[in-house]
Amino acid sequence: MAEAPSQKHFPVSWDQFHRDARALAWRLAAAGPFDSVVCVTRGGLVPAAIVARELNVRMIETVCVESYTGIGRQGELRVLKGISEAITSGSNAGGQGVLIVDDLVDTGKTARVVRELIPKAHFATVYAKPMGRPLVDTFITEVSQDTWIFFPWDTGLAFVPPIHGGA
Ligand SMILES: O=P(O)(O)OC[C@H]1O[C@H](OP(=O)(O)OP(=O)(O)O)[C@H](O)[C@@H]1O
Ligand code: HPA
Ligand SMILES: [Mg+2]
Repeated sequence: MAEAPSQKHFPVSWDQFHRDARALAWRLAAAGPFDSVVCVTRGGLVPAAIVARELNVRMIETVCVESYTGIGRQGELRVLKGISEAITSGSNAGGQGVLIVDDLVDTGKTARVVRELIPKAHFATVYAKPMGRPLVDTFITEVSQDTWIFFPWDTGLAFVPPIHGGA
């Protein structure tokens, strides 16, 4: 995907994100139990911390993926670090009993690649867009495909011009 036509903005505050990640944990509590959490860096690190705390999961792994280079600009997807065999060995073979957490699914490209690494794992995101939704087992809020979600770690307080256009 070269340049995505993201016309709508969906800003999320820390407070809102915490509430939504906790709502995800409530939903996942019914889908578990999970032996470990694999977070998709970097965006998955924040919800993974919240979910792991709520579900009392202490075994945390990362899968490091690079994909987007700016708002709506998706480049070549690269897996910089895979998943340790310690997470998928024995009764967890194939990802059984493993929970993958990411902040959102958009086109589904990242989720597809991570799922291939551990196909039996449960994939959870806080937000989902229609194209990626079929790849996620559990999510909380769906936004339209032409919406760009602005996360609190990517934003700060700034002046907003009034609707009437003047100063
Ligand atoms: O469904 P997709 O179209 O693949 O997009 C979703 C992925 O894109 C974002 O990560 P990004 O590549 O921006 O890296 P980051 O998590 O380090 O910000 C987001 O955190 C998801 O991992
Ligand atoms: O809507 C989004 N917001 C932030 N990062 C993203 N990466 C893919 N889609 C998005
Ligand atoms: Mg990401």
